[in-house]
Amino acid sequence: MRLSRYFLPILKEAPKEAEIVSHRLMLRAGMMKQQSAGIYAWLPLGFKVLQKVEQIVREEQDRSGAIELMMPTIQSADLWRESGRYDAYGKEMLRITDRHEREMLYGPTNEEMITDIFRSNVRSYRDLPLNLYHIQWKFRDEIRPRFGVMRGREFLMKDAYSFDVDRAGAERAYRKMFVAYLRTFERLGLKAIPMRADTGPIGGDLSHEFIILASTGESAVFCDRELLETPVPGADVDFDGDLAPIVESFTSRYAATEEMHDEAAFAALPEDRRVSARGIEVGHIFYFGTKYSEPMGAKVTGPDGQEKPVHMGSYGVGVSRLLGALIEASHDDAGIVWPDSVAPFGAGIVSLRPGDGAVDAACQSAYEQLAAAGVDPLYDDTDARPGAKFATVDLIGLPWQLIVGPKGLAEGTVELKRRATGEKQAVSLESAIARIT
Ligand SMILES: Nc1ncnc2c1ncn2[C@@H]1O[C@H](COS(=O)(=O)NC(=O)[C@@H](N)CS)[C@@H](O)[C@H]1O
Repeated sequence: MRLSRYFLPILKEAPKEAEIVSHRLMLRAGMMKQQSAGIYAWLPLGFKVLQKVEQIVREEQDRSGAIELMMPTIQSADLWRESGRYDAYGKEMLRITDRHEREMLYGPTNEEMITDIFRSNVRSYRDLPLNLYHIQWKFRDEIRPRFGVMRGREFLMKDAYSFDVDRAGAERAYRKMFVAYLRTFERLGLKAIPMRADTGPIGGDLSHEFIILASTGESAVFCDRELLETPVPGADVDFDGDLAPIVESFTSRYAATEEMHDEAAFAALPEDRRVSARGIEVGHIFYFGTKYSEPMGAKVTGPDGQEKPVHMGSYGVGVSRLLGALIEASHDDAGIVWPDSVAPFGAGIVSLRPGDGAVDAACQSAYEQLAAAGVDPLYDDTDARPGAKFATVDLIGLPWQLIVGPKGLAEGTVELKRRATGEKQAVSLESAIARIT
């Protein structure tokens, strides 16, 4: 993409209401624009990253055997009356009446709706196990939306729902999601720690939050440092095998959110293994048995011919929150430092003198070669001053910068900079291309 033809409304200063670095940088980097409290327009650069994060989440859900669908954002209140959550959910629920005075709502989550889809189509245990998921916008009328996408009112969530004939089956589904989450966050370049968690309005008696450590995190968390070094399963992990040992390797060590913290157990750890920090919850998984299937009549005929309500779990990832979490975990004074896996463009080509024949030719050649190699470069062909160009490409956090100027070219070199380390090298254009691709 040529910057002269893109839409990248960089801000010199972050609006004063942005209190944490990720909120400031997402606004300054022209990634999003607030339209009302907790509700954002995703501008081109932010939307590109959102789609890349979403795609990694999708790939790891699919690898685990979950099946993607798409449920609507607007739901009927009747469904929520069946589960008893319509009144219990409280003011966070955005309630709407349509032109026929029907009571509707903007879905904060989809347990009732997925249970309705299941009960309308599945009757036999032979159709189980089943895990259905979607990646869909949610609305929660948070009393105090803050920190940008970290606590929005309209936000993107991946929510998966599992159906099994009994608790043992549901626990297998839970372990599959547990492993899928470990892989997802690792691919995003994040160290997410699974912590026993409270179940809250979703319900059930088994739940883990996946927390990444960040000084601006909203939750206080405590864990055994060894968890930070526990290996995450590779892409060849057998989701049909026994995942209990993998889950055990994470759950056998101490890790708890503030609500579940056991000071004595924590103190029993050797001093150098005690980590207490702030954390950002990027995912949350729940087993809640027949909480929804019982009242809503979602049941299957078992091998013994008896009809029984299915055992369910739900598994959420905060897809839009992850952009904030990624920036909190990976930034410096100059701006964002995207992991290669989600960077909006693979490289920035910076022309120090547009209009100079040699510089234009070298930039065009680099642009074509990188594009052909699938790097998806952003070429700053504008007539902004070099200093402003360096500031912009640092701010938006592209992993590689290829800087082309007349002096370097006269010596047969361009400057290649690795954003994460700041490392710079004067190399030939060809070797710069080879290094990036
Ligand atoms: N207000 C919000 N803004 C941004 N992300 C949010 C918000 N509320 C929750 N999330 C993200 O969504 C994830 C799942 O939300 S949840 O309430 O924990 N779980 C559920 O809704 C279950 N139905 C999982 S399918 C959270 O871990 C968090 O990362």
